[in-house]
Amino acid sequence: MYLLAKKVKTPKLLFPFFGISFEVLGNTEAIMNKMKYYSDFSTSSGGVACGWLGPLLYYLITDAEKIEIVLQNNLEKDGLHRFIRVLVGNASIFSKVSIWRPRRKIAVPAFSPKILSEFVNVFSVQSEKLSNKLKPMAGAGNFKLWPYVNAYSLDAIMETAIGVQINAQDSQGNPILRALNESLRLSSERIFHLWLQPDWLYKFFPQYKQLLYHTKIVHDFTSEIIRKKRMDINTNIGQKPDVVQGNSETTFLDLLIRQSDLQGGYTDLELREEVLTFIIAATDTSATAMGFTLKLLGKYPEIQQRVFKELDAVFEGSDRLLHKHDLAKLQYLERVIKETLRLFPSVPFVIRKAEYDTQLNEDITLPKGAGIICSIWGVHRNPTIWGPDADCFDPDRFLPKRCKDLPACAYIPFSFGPRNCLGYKYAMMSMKTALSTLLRRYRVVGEPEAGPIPHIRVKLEVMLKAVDEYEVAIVER
Ligand code: HEM
Repeated sequence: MYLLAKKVKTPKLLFPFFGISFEVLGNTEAIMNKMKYYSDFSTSSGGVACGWLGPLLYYLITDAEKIEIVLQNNLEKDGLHRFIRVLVGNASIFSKVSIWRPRRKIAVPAFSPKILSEFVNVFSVQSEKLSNKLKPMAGAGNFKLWPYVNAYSLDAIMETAIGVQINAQDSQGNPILRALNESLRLSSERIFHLWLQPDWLYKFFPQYKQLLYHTKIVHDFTSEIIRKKRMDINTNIGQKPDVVQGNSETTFLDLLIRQSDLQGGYTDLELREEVLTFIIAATDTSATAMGFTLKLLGKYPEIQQRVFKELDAVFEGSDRLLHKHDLAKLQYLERVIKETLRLFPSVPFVIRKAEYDTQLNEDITLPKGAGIICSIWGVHRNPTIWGPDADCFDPDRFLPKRCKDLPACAYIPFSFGPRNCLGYKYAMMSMKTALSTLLRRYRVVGEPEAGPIPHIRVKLEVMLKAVDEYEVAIVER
């Protein structure tokens, strides 16, 4: 392993004996800055770099072809994901391939275009609520968007995944939202802080009790919903599912129960793990992408103006709710979201494990046991792929004629290969609905950028987030 690692460039280290362990300390902004530095280093070294995190060897890749090899062949998630298992157990998103594979098969039909299109009504109603919640902020100066978009995303996924309206948008500090956010924050804290990693040692830190406390709230809540749903289905056998307290006819939970029955049926614990997968995979990812999109539009008024022009053409000034057939017409908005996800991907790094020696090219073989960090951040800003203006915000990059020759893994905000994101279409529908609803009513005002390269301070909390929690101002249009 040591000999193979020597063939790949290593960043210059402050503490060579410990590898990069002491380099990735500090707050979540400092950690992201280090990861950006490693990504740039990898790009300037031909797309691969490596370093030791204590006794573990990690490769970091920013080259599209090499990422494609990894994401197609190395399906096992890296050991660092174990910290999140306190919350999600064996949820397929972070589980071993042997558990993930059959669960993925069960989940895929739940994301069919027909089912997703039924969810648009939920997105529309929740987006309208978001727009109303923001009314007091219009003309009132700068404020943080994060709690609003975060609560919208949770309301939308709760209603579509389990059929329950938790109304996170109605109460600041909703207990479920808080418990979810805290469990995720505490789990991700362990990834970069070596002394929090051994289970036996973690128990001596106050974070351990906090994690158990918040996790229990999330578990109790989801278990109760599942219990009620099972009862509901049992009393309505043969009838159309009905736990529908929300605006969606069918939920992911209904579909999982019915789909898994064909294969022996999920236990309640397995159902809870899978439902939590959807909730965790959907909430912060979409919220952070919406926050960055609005922040960028505040910085680039001329691009925001083009979004308004498209919205005015589609909705002709009416304040009706968005219908599913409107979504396909919002092409420019879609390009804006795509370009936002290129520069600020919600999941900036996907980490896999080499289960066997993996050859990337004639010179480089990733040794069995190594961790492989596919830097989505790095490949999205790699100038050998995107050109010298790779760091510039230019939504028209995604015009079909301009992006048709890109390599398969040049643009992978939703990852790639057999283990890619299942919720890609769901996310785009939900984000387009919410953003269009807001932008029909409000103009975002931010600090204009001096040039085409946006400068937003970012931090790494498993997901990429803005340090200022997406501070902007809005005014009524
Ligand atoms: C902007 C929004 C989103 C982004 C950027 C995003 C991105 C990702 C990424 C990078 C992965 C990891 C794939 C890997 O390990 O290679 C993933 C997995 C996953 N995502 Fe998303 N996601 C988003 C929204 C959603 C939504 C809304 C849902 C569900 C409604 C969802 C469901 C999933 C699931 C189920 C997985 C696990 C797939 C598997 O392991 O088989 N995602 N997502």
